[in-house]
Amino acid sequence: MRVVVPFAAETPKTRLESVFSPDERSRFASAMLADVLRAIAETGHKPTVVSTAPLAVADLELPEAVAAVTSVAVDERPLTDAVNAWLPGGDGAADESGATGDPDHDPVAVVMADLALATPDALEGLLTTAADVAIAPGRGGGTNALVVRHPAFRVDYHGTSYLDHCEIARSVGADLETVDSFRLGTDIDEPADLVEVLVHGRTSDRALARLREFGFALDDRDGRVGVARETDRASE
Ligand SMILES: Nc1nc2c(ncn2[C@@H]2O[C@H](COP(=O)(O)OP(=O)(O)OP(=O)(O)O)[C@@H](O)[C@H]2O)c(=O)[nH]1
Ligand SMILES: C[C@H](OP(=O)(O)O)C(=O)O
Repeated sequence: MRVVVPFAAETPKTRLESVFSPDERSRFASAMLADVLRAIAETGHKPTVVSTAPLAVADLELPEAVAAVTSVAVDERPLTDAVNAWLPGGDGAADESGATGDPDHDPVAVVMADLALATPDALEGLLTTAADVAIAPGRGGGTNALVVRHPAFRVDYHGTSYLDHCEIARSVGADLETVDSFRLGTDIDEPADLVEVLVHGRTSDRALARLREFGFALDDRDGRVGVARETDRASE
């Protein structure tokens, strides 16, 4: 099964701009991407990053075994169009190895690059489903990861895309399974989501290492848990 990882390389994670500089946002987004690619590779699958701009795999500093199975395809189209090209029955897209999206209607998984808590076990729970369409929803109604085995199913991201995808599956006669997973359901969009990385990140995770390097730590001084930077705490 091909595993596609969409990645907005140029202006990643704009909703985190209140807490990160542009350079930090880019480095944090790349760290989450690296963690997701490693988790996918550890399930035995080969990830294809579908990036809005050229991306050198070497720059991601992946473990050698992960880099060896990772490929990149550049597609400047909006997310929905870029992903649909790779789905079973899609119009195809080529990565740098010349592989295309799906001539044989093989199943395709789509895993977002901001699933900082994704682990091989959590991904296995999605990738081993048998339904025509299996979805791991994100909090807030999004679609964090999905597997498509049905040739007529197409994605339509943004807004409450989980509900939209349930309706699209119904309309094409595809049976659907919803995968209940805290780790796949946690996408890192807003500053408050950084709490999840600091609480549940594993010591080997790049995203956790980046946050710590940038000086972020949990902050529960007012009884609620948030994040704060060393510089903020020092100035108070
Ligand atoms: N290929 C591709 N990937 C995208 C695009 N927009 C978002 N992504 C990726 O899709 C996933 C979900 O993205 P979002 O959380 O909706 O948006 P984001 O760009 O990461 O963050 P914001 O700028 O804060 O909305 C992430 O892996 C993004 O890198 C796009 O236009 N093309
Ligand atoms: C791409 C979008 O992601 P969100 O903005 O909900 O994180 C979605 O899941 O439809």
